[in-house]
Amino acid sequence: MSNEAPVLQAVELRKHFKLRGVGSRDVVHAVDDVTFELRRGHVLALVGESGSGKSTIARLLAQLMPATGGSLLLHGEDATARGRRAFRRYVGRVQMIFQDPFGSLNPVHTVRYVLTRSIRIHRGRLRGTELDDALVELLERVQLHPAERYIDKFPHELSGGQRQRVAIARALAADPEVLLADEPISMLDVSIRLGILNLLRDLRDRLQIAILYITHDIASARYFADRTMVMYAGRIVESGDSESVTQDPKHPYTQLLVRSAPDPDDLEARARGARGEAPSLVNPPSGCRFNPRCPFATELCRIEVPPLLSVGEGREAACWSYSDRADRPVLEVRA
Ligand SMILES: Nc1ncnc2c1ncn2[C@@H]1O[C@H](COP(=O)(O)OP(=O)(O)OP(=O)(O)O)[C@@H](O)[C@H]1O
Repeated sequence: MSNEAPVLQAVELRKHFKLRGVGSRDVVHAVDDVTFELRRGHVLALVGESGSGKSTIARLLAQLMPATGGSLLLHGEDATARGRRAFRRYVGRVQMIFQDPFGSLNPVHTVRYVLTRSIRIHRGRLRGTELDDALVELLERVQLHPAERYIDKFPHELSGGQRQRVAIARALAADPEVLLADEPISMLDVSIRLGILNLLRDLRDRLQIAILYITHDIASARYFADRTMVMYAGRIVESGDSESVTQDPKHPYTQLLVRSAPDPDDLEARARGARGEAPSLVNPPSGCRFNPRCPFATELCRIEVPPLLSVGEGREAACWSYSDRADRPVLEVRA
């Protein structure tokens, strides 16, 4: 792992949504006590099934909504933006890429308009050749060249992959230190997904951007991310270097995720997964939230929340089996 200081840190982040309705006191525990850090030139994958809280984490990190608890640190300092100017400064450093390149680009604006607007917001009023050079540079950086072929196109004249590249270029116009990529390839054709991941990897290497890569697909995390963090029902259950987490998973939930990735080419089947029901986050199970689905769960797992325990160098898993408690569960080794 790199010794570089973290760029962005989430510390005990929490988000509870109050459910509306007359007299409703129900609260969705979408994110609970989530701590991690993003480093320069590194990709961190956040993996979990639908509804586990991944997008909520991205939106909290982008400060698109306030957290219920915990803090965000940018270069070690509290980053909570109070007021519009502070938010704009923050957005200049932490940019987000969304899942849907169709929805995230306004259909009435050309590529030139979209990128010029972002350049002007984040870099000031460039004009003439200076602006033209910046536009060409951005398009080339996302491998849309020659730039003239794309610059005056509308979104509907571009393919999904090209649109996602424009969305990435728009984010790069801010010269960000952090990219939050929320399922950036899941709506794209399987044949072009790798191209987008390779582009993001190139940005990591050449621009040293810190990337949070959110995905339900643990195999793509292995391919693309330096470190992988697995989320279940609003909590982090395992983290470590991607190779170890995917090849030698320690938490029973990660083991299930890895096992239920049958065909490496069939991303859709994996997205659907045959993994049983995720629990309600309105009344999450007590103790370990995975206990109702865990074949090894004991009384301890049903009562007490397991902390993240060390399970090897730079690795952690939130499973009582790795504790020294006498009443801990024992994980069977499967062939
Ligand atoms: N604005 C909201 N109000 C109430 N509940 C919400 C809101 N946003 C998200 N949730 C709930 O929080 C939980 C986590 O949702 P989130 O979208 O973060 O999960 P996810 O892992 O990103 O799933 P997906 O991959 O389907 O987007 C879900 O139970 C969801 O229904």
